[in-house]
Amino acid sequence: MTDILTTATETPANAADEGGRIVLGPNQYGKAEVRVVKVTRDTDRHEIEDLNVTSQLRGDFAGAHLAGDNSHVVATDTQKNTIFAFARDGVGSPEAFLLRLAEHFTGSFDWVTGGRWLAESYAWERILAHGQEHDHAFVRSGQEVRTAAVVADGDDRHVIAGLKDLVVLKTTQSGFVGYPKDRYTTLQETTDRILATSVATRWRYRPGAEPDYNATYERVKAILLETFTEHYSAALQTTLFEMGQAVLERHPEIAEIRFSMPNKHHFVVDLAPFGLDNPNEVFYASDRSYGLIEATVTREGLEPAPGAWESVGAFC
Ligand SMILES: O=c1[nH]c(=O)c2[nH]c(=O)[nH]c2[nH]1
Repeated sequence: MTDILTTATETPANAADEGGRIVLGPNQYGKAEVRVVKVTRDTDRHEIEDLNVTSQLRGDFAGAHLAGDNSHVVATDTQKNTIFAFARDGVGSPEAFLLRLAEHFTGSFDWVTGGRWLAESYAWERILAHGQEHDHAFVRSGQEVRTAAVVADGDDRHVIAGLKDLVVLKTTQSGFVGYPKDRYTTLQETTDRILATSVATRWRYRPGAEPDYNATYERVKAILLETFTEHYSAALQTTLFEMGQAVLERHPEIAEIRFSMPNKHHFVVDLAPFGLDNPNEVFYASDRSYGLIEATVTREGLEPAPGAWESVGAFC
């Protein structure tokens, strides 16, 4: 297996310097955030796919960094154009679209040994006009932003799907007790609080898995939401693990799943100064500071894939 990023390359000019030689380290480059909207209009009932795509190539780009030689540099402008050209054939799923881009760039240029392709996708739903779903007018929907990442490294392909900004809240069936108390602890124990978070998650498909990416996405999202509603939550940590466990139990094609979940605190407001009680009915929704709970839910003995995760950050 090759390194995920291009390995260090010496600059001949610096090779004889005393002390540590200055060399080119890992690198990648490409076009970020290409906003591409594809409308399928074979019939009067149009379909829309709305993506934000990033393409970055890895391979032998030492010439450009060290000698001003651009002969290996597939222009970022060309990468952007390729994204639009490929969209002409439809997107299908963000994961499949990114895999097509990965095959194209690694297959077309000998020195491109891999890369990283990312997508966010934004959902639209038909406007309900006069009780009918409109054929070509849409309203932005989606409680969340769908994410996808493909990493190519030689012949290896890593596919990571995910979502972010999925804000959920339950008004009871959550508490937090039993934590250590020291001289700085002021938090009161509670067995009845609001639990709210904004779920960011990414799940990695097993190498070689060829799932229906769109259908699996919808199922995973449904499992995450359902599991959030179930059980008394002893901590956001517990709920996070249960959500991941439920996904892995029902989806063998998913190797592991990671989460980043802020604890969106809701504090009970003291209404006593106004002569009022407050039996968990009026809250102050604090936007910061917030607890930040992050974890991987994985399978015992699973072969780790650090190169896949490095490309999307430690958690989400
Ligand atoms: O679910 C929680 N987990 C914590 O780690 C924590 N810490 C805290 O102050 N409140 C909470 N709630």
